[in-house]
Amino acid sequence: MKKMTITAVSYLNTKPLLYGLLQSPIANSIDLSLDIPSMCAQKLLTGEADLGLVPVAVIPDIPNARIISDYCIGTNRYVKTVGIYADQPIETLTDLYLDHHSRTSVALSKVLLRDHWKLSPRLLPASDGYIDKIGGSVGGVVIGDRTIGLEERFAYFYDLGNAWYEFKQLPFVFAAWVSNRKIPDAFLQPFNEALKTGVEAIPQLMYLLNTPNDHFDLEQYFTKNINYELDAPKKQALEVFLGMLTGKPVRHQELVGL
Ligand SMILES: C=C(O[C@@H]1C=C(C(=O)O)C=C[C@H]1O)C(=O)O
Repeated sequence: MKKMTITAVSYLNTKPLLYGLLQSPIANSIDLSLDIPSMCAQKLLTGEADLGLVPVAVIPDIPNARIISDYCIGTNRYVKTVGIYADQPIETLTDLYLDHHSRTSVALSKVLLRDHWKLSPRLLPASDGYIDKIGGSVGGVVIGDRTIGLEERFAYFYDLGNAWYEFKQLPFVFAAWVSNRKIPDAFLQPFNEALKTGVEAIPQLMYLLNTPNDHFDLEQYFTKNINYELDAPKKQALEVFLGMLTGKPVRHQELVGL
């Protein structure tokens, strides 16, 4: 049987999901690659991957995209690893770099700037090394593992999970498992089961993974900051967010193809 080609986010927060997948009965039926989120989206769009953990902001751009799992990369409020970093308060920023790894957080930043903070700094495209250009009146959106330790480097950090919560009183979904083709139920069922097993194995994972630095509490990150269940409040958040991006109502039922 042809293997299922899967692209998943290469960051720390995906490890519990990967741990479950790699130990599951379907592990040998998977051809896995780890990529930065913007590349995960690209691989699904071009057909290089059959399914992927992709930034939710790209779902409206991928024809026939469907969410195929009850697990995601989400947060109930403080995500910790997605934010705006700056030397000065956000109100005083003239320019803001937008992380090229990201699709969702870039879109979320634009929504929050326009409708929550009501600010309009100049938005700059980022490339490798851009974090070193943050300073003075120039801020930057940064996501993923590159954020670890940045709180000590910059005076201001605006957690985008928390900013969205203050704006909408909802949790948030950054990435979801998406496919744009028919995946057999015989694969999907054990796939979902594997993700569940991985999330339940977080206490054991603590024995296998290094804590990135002394100030980073990995277990708290996996259990309090990141929230993996695509539950009803997160589905509602997804409807609201994608509705704001597309300018028309989005129903979760349509996203899962029911
Ligand atoms: C929570 C995070 O969310 C990530 C943010 C993404 C985006 O902004 O497009 C995509 C995938 C997620 O893994 C993180 O980067 O730490």
